[in-house]
Amino acid sequence: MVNLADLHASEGEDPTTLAEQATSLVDNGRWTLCNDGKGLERGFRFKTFKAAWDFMNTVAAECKKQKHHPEWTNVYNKTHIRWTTHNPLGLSSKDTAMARFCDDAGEQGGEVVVEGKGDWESGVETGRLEAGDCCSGGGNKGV
Ligand SMILES: C[C@H](O)[C@H](O)[C@H]1CNC2=NC(N)=NC(=O)C2=N1
Repeated sequence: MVNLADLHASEGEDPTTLAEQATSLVDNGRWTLCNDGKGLERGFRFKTFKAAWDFMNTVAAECKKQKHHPEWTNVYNKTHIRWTTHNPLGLSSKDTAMARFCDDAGEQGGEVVVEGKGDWESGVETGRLEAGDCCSGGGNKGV
């Protein structure tokens, strides 16, 4: 459950509603609340680079519609997405709506589900991998 106290809601949002939406994404899904409470993040894994890229294109088209944009990275067949609102700073209902959209797009785009949360480590953010590891070694652990 996402506690109100851990959530940094964007100004103008109803924190209670937002906490409910975030709780649903975290408890019934694969999202985690960022440590600063201002964002939701999760990784997506696909069979191929093309599938990952197609997924990103689908999300990008929705971003254009919603005028809301992700912080994301891609390494080979994986995409890591963080939804946070830059202005006003914090988590907003746009973020929770886009997170939901990504869940659906991932499912429809052939997402490869790996059990457990937080196992997506491309090395882009952790810096633990070396060049090439994304497709040969640790980056695909568990697939
Ligand atoms: C004018 C335009 O709607 C804003 O600049 C949008 C664009 N996309 C955005 N995306 C995100 N994630 N946060 C924002 O505050 C934001 N602002």
